[in-house]
Amino acid sequence: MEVRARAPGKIILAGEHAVVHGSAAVAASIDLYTYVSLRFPTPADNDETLTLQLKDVSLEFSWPVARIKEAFPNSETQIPPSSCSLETLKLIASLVDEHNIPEAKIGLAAGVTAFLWLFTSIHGCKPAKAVVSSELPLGSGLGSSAAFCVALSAAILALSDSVTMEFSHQGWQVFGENELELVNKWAFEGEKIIHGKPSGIDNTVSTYGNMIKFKSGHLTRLKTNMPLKMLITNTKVGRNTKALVASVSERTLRHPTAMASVFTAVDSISSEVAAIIQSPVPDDLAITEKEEKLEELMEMNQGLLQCMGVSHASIETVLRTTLKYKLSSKLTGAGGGGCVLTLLPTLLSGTVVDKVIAELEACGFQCLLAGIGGNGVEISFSGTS
Ligand SMILES: Nc1ncnc2c1ncn2[C@@H]1O[C@H](COP(=O)(O)OP(=O)(O)OP(=O)(O)O)[C@@H](O)[C@H]1O
Ligand SMILES: C[C@@](O)(CCO)CC(=O)[O-]
Ligand SMILES: [Mg+2]
Repeated sequence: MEVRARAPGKIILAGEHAVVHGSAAVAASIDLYTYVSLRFPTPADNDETLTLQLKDVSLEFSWPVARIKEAFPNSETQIPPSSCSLETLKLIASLVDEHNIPEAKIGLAAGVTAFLWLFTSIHGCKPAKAVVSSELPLGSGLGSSAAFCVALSAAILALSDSVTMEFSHQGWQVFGENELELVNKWAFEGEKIIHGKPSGIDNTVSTYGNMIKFKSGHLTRLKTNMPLKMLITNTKVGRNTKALVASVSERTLRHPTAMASVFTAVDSISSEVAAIIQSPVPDDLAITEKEEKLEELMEMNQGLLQCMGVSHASIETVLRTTLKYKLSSKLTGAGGGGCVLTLLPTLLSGTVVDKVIAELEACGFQCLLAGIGGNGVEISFSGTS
């Protein structure tokens, strides 16, 4: 039997980085997904390897199960989800190192390590093949690492004894609440391996979908009927969330009082954004007023992200370009390059949108319009057991 899982990427409307330090943040899923298919070989396949194929980067990793057992003798299935110890991390890293990942793609090693930890923790040392592909740009602020961990956890759990719910064998299906909680916990453990110190917002919004407020590990699902259209501009400047999160923590150590004020300001901005998004929208005038407030809050949040040191020349170019059209923007995700959000007001003409996209693309950026607030992780079965 083969299971497929798909998990969405996300945008952060307010609160990135500050959320790692206890402030509130608001995030929404987007309709771009990471897909994982997982199958166990049949006896006829005579396959004794654990394989991970990463289609987006054209790489395949394969280990004989005996080699994993040898490198990692104390591996045991972990119930409930638990963190990967430093010692185990080193053992897994030695298995990943055997594959000599090209220097330019070395950021992938953490993702491969996360896969090995999630798979062996849930299934032990067993032959299987996982194939990953994504519609998300990797390492660009749209939560590719979280979607990777959520889709992997969902696929791995779906074929395990930890999930006992009955699934029909047709189309994409959602897990029950208990299963979602388990997927989210495991995905968070994977994110820890990739990010170092994640807040948990990215895996949580990828698991549950829709729009969420997140503070100190606590999730509030937001209900909204406000139409929200965002232009996403990928500056295509590569960066690494782990390093950016660490740089904000270092600045916080150097200037604890000033940074505490920055984080408090972000907390208020996120709470206001959540309140605006959730309040009823009786008419077009009310929508315009709300959009104007959101625009101002996005600009304030961007200013505070600059204070944290995570903006970038490419992000500033996007801000200046959109401002020419009186549009407000902020970086989304970890910053340092990556993606920028621009609010597109409901009454904005299509001609202006086309012009701003043309100008941004002329700078070498890539623009996309994604649907906001759809389903979280889903799974689908094919084949016979
Ligand atoms: N489809 C994929 N295939 C292989 N590895 C992936 C994939 N998606 C994510 N990864 C892993 O996640 C890493 C990128 O994660 P990172 O957190 O730096 O960026 P992001 O999640 O896209 O942005 P942000 O955390 O700001 O939302 C990659 O280097 C790789 O290890
Ligand atoms: C930068 C950050 O706040 C969001 C990355 O999408 C990190 C995190 O919350 O884990
Ligand atoms: Mg990430």
